[in-house]
Amino acid sequence: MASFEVIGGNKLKGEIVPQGAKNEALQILCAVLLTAEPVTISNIPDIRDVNKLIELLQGLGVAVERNSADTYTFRADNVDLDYLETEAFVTQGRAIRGSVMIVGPMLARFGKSKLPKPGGDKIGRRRLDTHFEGFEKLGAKFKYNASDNFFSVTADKLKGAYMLLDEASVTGTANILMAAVLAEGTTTIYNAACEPYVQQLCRMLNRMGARISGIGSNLLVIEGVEKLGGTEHRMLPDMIEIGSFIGLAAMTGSEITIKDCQIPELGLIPETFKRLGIKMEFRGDDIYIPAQDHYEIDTYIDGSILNISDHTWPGLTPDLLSVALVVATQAKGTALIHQKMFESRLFFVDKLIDMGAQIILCDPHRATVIGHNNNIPLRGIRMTSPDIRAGVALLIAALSAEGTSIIDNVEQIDRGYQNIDGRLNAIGAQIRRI
Ligand SMILES: CC(=O)N[C@H]1[C@@H](OP(=O)(O)OP(=O)(O)OC[C@H]2O[C@@H](n3ccc(=O)[nH]c3=O)[C@H](O)[C@@H]2O)O[C@H](CO)[C@@H](O)[C@@H]1O
Ligand SMILES: C=C(OP(=O)(O)O)C(=O)O
Repeated sequence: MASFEVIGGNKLKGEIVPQGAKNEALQILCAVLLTAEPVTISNIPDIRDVNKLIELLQGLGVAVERNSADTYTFRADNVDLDYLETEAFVTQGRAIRGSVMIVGPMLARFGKSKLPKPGGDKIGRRRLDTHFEGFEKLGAKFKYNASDNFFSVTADKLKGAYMLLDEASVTGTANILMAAVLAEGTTTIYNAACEPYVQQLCRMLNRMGARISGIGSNLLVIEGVEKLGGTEHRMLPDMIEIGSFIGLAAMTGSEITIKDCQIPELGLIPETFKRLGIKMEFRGDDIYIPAQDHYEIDTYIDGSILNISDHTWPGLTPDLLSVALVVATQAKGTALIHQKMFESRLFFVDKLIDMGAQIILCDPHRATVIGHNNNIPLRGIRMTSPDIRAGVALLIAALSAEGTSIIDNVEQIDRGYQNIDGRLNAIGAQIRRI
């Protein structure tokens, strides 16, 4: 297990370019299974989860050609269904959450698929019912084997259907969509997730010949087609990384420009950090954050305490609440952070409390943060990164802290942040991988 040694207290200065989006990449890469023709994808982040998914695709027989550092061409013209029965597949499927999205395309194109319980963050219950109920609505037969945690689906021919999802699951919507594009007839998915990454997937599938309408809404209508062709696709910048950099700038009092953010796709993210008191300017498509010694949390019109909570898109993504929470620890004022979706994502506040932050964990979903107004710095400690976003939040805390911190288990951070130590060191951070 690798660790970061972080010497805190440095102000950073400069420009940083966000990587391609991890959670978009996981959807888009699975979609290459839908056609035998070449699909070229650019702005692919070089991160653990994405590289593991590419290895899994290679195992399935997809030809993968790396054209440049961030651009690959995939050709799924010789998919090996027997690979689903191998130990290597089990290991790869269990390693990442995104592996679940091979099921929809495989089912649609080859009439069968299976998957061990996928990996990803341990942040509470992460059920997959929505995915498999969707496939069943399309006519698939579903089996779950509790002894080895294997999900399997089979279908002679998928048939379009109406479905109202029991939750607007992001990976669930992507998975069902990728099955429905090759089903016979019309599929309607209501209560669909509609975040930018799902929209990107829809647009890519349409370029491949699919007929999806309602893109960007929670009502997707898909007219099935017989076959899809190749295309080219470019990934959006990673909005969670952009939010993390905004938080980093505030916590370290740094002047940072985040380049090429595709600001219209960021939804409530900039506004949320502004409400925490962070000043920023949109300069073209860049976000400029000036150095700020103090920032003050907004209150509501009636003076009551600000509540930052997650919601399905276009609400605030749950993946940025850990960063918002850290930012609040040095703000002037108080905020309630309410993580509605996942029940085990706030426990990392123990480490922040050890560093000197004033936080009351009210219950697994809610934490009240009373900011220090930058009068008392956090202090460096040794800690472990429990999940990807808590990991990055702890890294931000360590960079702002007085003294040295050690963060263990940084593989969690490497899952989703490309060369984060190198990129932050380039603008003045002191992070050493040990
Ligand atoms: C690989 C990937 O893309 N991962 C993202 C994806 O995970 P993932 O697609 O696994 O998450 P889901 O959208 O399925 O939702 C996760 C959990 O949130 C709860 N839930 C979900 C929808 C809802 O309307 N109400 C509700 O309570 C459910 O308990 C569900 O199990 O979306 C999550 C929610 O944005 C993000 O945190 C993950 O980073
Ligand atoms: C929870 C996350 O990832 P995963 O779904 O891959 O665990 C995340 O990206 O914040």
